Amino acid sequence: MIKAPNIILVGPMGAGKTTIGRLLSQSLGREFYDSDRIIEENAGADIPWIFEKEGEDGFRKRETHALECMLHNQESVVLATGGGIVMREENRELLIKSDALVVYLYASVSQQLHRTSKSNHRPLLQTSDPRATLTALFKVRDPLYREVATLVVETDSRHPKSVANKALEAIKRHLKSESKTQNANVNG
Ligand SMILES: Nc1ncnc2c1ncn2[C@@H]1O[C@H](COP(=O)(O)OP(=O)(O)O)[C@@H](O)[C@H]1O
Ligand SMILES: O=C(O)C1=C[C@@H](OP(=O)(O)O)[C@@H](O)[C@H](O)C1
Ligand SMILES: [Mg+2]
Repeated sequence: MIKAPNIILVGPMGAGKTTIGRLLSQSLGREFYDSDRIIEENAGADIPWIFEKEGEDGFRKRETHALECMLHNQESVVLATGGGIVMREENRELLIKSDALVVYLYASVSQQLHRTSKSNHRPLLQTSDPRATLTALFKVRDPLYREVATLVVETDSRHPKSVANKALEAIKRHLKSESKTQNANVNG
């Protein structure tokens, strides 16, 4: 039997990858994973601790390992990634070469700022000017999210459930059009 593709969410901090990923997994009846949680479980420590002790580079190595493990998983899952997963070329290649359906959850910098302001668990945002940090990161990362993405879903001014429904519709449409193309190729 052909395995249904993994669904992998990418996008900036505060795009809603963790929130939407969980909702999508419930709708699809699949297991939900979050690369940040996998990293924390494997390390036995939280992300701020890993950044402090191992630096961002140490965290990125752990992130690549978590991504590789998930891509080798036998079951089809929904995976939320961390906002910096696209920074390593190695990760981008893994995402592009995998048969996963990669969804870029787009959020404006203002929304990213609003949604991340409630938590202090993101080491990169513990700066005097988080808006400037998010703006600089977005400039570098937005083209990289687009490079790896199969689909882009806008999340501004939308309730999480509405974003999840919109993503689900886009995923179903994409899978349907792919299966039509495959049938056309098989039939002639
Ligand atoms: N579409 C949305 N509208 C409003 N708030 C949202 C939306 N998506 C996520 N949030 C909220 O924003 C915060 C960050 O969401 P999270 O899922 O952790 O984002 P990410 O994993 O992309 O960093 C959470 O408090 C979450 O409840
Ligand atoms: O953008 C980033 O580099 C990061 C995003 C975080 O995940 P979320 O995008 O889920 O907040 C987490 O992986 C870490 O703090 C670094
Ligand atoms: Mg998250």
